[in-house]
Amino acid sequence: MNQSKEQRILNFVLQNAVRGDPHSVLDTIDKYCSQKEWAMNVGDEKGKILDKTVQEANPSVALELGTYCGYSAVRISRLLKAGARLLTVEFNPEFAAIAKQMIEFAGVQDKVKLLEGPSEEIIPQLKKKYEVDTLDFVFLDHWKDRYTPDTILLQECNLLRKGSVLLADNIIFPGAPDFLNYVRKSPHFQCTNYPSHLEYMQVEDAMEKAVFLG
Ligand SMILES: O=C(NCCCCc1cc2ccncc2s1)c1cc(-c2ccc(F)cc2)cc(O)c1O
Ligand SMILES: [Mg+2]
Repeated sequence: MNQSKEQRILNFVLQNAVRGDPHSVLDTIDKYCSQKEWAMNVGDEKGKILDKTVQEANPSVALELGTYCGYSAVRISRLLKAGARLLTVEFNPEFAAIAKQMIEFAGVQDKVKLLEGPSEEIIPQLKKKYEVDTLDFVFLDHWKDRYTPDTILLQECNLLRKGSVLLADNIIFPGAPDFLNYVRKSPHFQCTNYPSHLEYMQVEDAMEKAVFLG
């Protein structure tokens, strides 16, 4: 049975990156996906926006929706302070298996908890099952038509507090128009747009930061 693209990305990292070095894992994934096979990692250009937003938020508890191969989980967790943790949610079991190995190879497994399943099932479990009080930072990078319902669900589950930072990928491409409408029209969010480009391409894209006002 021939390998998946995600398995080829992981193998390239295992053979070319430095075990325990998150930066080398990120660089190696970006090298493979820009030169050999495109893949939907957030990439280095939008990754730099993600870095700045995470550093500004300096979260104790962060949530990522859409793990894929683990690129942004490695990117986020490498910046977390001692004792801080990232919960990352992936729906696709093959992707989750790849991401688990990627996270372990990068050496960030102690900071990252990978949760397998649909976001709408996992979000309501975060308080009781995963001992979350409130989330300091949320990275939305899963199904684009889930950004809005899951943002509403996070509020309904009392998982956001005054100052919680949401950062959403792919605002332009593939696009999340209803999310953009929702957060920009809501009096409960203060929004900032960050123009960028689709990972590894010259196609326009953007990220949107939405800070919860309570
Ligand atoms: O779909 C994208 N990302 C979500 C994958 C869906 C994985 C899920 C995770 C999860 C967790 C919990 N519940 C439910 C779900 S569903 C995505 C797609 C493109 C793209 C860009 C140009 C193209 F030509 C083709 C694709 C670029 C990107 O940066 C993306 O993030
Ligand atoms: Mg994305």
